[in-house]
Amino acid sequence: MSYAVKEIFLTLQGEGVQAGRRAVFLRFAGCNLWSGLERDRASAICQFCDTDFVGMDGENGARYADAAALADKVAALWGDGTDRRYVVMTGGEPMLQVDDALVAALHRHGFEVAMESNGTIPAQADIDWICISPKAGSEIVQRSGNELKLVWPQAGSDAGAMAAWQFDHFLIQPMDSGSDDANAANIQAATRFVQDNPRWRLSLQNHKILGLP
Ligand SMILES: C[S@@+](CC[C@H](N)C(=O)[O-])C[C@H]1O[C@@H](n2cnc3c(N)ncnc32)[C@H](O)[C@@H]1O
Ligand SMILES: Nc1nc2[nH]cc(C(=O)O)c2c(=O)[nH]1
Ligand code: SF4
Ligand SMILES: [Mg+2]
Repeated sequence: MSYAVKEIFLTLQGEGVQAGRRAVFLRFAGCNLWSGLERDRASAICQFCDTDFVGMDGENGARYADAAALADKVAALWGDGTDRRYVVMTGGEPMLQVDDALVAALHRHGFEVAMESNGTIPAQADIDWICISPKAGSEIVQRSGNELKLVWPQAGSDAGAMAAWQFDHFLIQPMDSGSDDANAANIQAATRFVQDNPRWRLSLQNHKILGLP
């Protein structure tokens, strides 16, 4: 199978329990909860997305012919070292494209394979770190994994029900709404939520503070 890839870059994981870890980010093109076009945002299921995942025009973006070609590119961006190789598959929605062949090819290069998914498509069992970020108004079928990362506040989200799902870590991440005032209110709401609900801990988008991609 071929893969439509928006961009691939080396950075630090900015979010969640693995924040601060050196990682190659593999961003797939396309999502099932938003077209990615601004004119469709208000009518999309997911309306707060902070990411451009349209097309294949980003850094190292392309249509990769097969799993080996894509894994070779990820490995080249990591560089020579073999210690603690880590790749984060994201998007867009990676589960529209991720398959066994790709995960196996990344494993052959020695990578621990992580994924950020909206949870509407069952995840590959052989992925090493599964982060699910539910979106209100979508049906979450992937209710197990390593971390559940809920963007907050999100009207229509039942965090109490989610806390019964099978995840090792439950995270609340303040919504980036673009303006300083809105973001301050979102941070306050998220902080308050975590103070009131000890099952959950706070996830900040460190890469935005650090000026990393
Ligand atoms: C761009 S999404 C791509 C992966 C997948 N489609 C998903 O939604 O999980 C990566 C992560 O960024 C989070 N995210 C997207 N927009 C955000 C925003 N405006 N503020 C905070 N987190 C956001 C998502 O919830 C998800 O955890
Ligand atoms: N540095 C960095 N960390 C991230 N963690 C999740 C991200 C994503 O867009 O999936 C992301 C991202 O875009 N950049
Ligand atoms: S599901 Fe993920 S990639 Fe799709 S629009 Fe929402 S945050 Fe963006
Ligand atoms: Mg991002």
